[in-house]
Amino acid sequence: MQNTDRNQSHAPDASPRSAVSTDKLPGIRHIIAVGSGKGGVGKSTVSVNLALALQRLGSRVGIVDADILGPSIPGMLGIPTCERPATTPEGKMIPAEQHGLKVVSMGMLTGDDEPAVLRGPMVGKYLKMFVDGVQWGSLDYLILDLPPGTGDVQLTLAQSMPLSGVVIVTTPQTVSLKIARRGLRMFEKVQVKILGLVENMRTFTCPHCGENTDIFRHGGGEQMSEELNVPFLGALPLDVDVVTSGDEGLPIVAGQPTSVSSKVYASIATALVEQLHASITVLKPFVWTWDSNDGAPDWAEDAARPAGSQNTPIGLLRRDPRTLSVLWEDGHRDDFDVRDLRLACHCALCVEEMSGRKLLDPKTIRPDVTPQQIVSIGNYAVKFDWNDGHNSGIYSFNNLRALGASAAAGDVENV
Ligand SMILES: Nc1ncnc2c1ncn2[C@@H]1O[C@H](COP(=O)(O)OP(=O)(O)OP(=O)(O)O)[C@@H](O)[C@H]1O
Repeated sequence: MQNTDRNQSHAPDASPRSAVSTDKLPGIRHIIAVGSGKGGVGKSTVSVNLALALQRLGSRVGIVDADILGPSIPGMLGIPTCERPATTPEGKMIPAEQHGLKVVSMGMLTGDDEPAVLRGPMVGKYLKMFVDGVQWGSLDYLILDLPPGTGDVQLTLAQSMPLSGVVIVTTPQTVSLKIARRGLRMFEKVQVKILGLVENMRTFTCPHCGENTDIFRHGGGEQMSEELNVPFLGALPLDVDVVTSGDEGLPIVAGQPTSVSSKVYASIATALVEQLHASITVLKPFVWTWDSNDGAPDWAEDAARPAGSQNTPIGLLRRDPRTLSVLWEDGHRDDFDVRDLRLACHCALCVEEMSGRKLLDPKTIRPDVTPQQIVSIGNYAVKFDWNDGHNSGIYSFNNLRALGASAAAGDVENV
């Protein structure tokens, strides 16, 4: 395994790359999840009004009510839930359109009062269908309103969708902030970028005397952003009109665009767009056949910057039949011998889960082992399908970067 410095040119057998597209899925530029640790903090309200505020900046926006077990978006937007969505001849669902937003929700499939009884893996399947199986057309932003919590559904989504990042909604109470912090860490673990934190229901303005009162506590959101080094996108007031407009199916940004809340939403949308521009979004999902180099991912040298992330790849390349190069956002490049990668497999067949003891005997791995296919997993890992029949190993980008570093330090055995 070699480990080399930045900005070296790539090998002649690299296929020429076209200009890098930033689309996360064909036609969809950014997929943004909106999550919260705790329920009832206003996540769906923020998703809907943020979507409308982005649209008012001139963008095409879609929204998926990924809160599959308790969909509330149709009600907030005034979309009838009794009619099943139409489908295209190819079987793709046609989203509802309301207030200029394209919308898909489980509520449109089950109706308002019928809860969807789904097991964890089914939830993941529906979520994928709501993104891949819908005729979205071309969108600048697809907003996913996640269910509350930091469990299975959120992990499935983070791991299976090429998210541009996540916005976390919290309220100022200590308990809500604590839970939001946990949610935030979960997303960080699976390499989902935290685009920022929104604090909801911070200040109550008395409609009679105009005095502002912080009902809970002041500055918790900013403090948490600073502590965790994530952007603070803004603080929304506790606003009675938000409740009535949500209940009436006309969200405040659509119904009262000059209200204080709508102005805060506009500034949150602007801050979010800035964060998206600043973040690296180059690697699109890929299924890469090693021998033919078909489906090879991007190699975006231009996106490298010294302050960039150490574990965000901006390029993967078949340097030669036995060498996989990975270019990281901080400009560093690792060249991996493919057999070394096979030997470093961490799956349960190769490493004993409890003890960490290696089960794989290097002598059993043939010298000419190569990948047949390399497939991206969400934003955080790649999976290899090897020509010795092994295909259960997932290599997270964190692990790959660490593997490159230990190879450079000479810690990798020569076997
Ligand atoms: N800034 C606000 N001021 C006043 N009420 C608000 C505000 N934001 C949200 N609400 C109200 O709080 C309630 C819960 O909001 P919402 O359904 O958006 O929360 P949620 O976090 O998505 O909930 P769940 O966890 O059930 O999915 C709603 O009645 C909504 O109108």
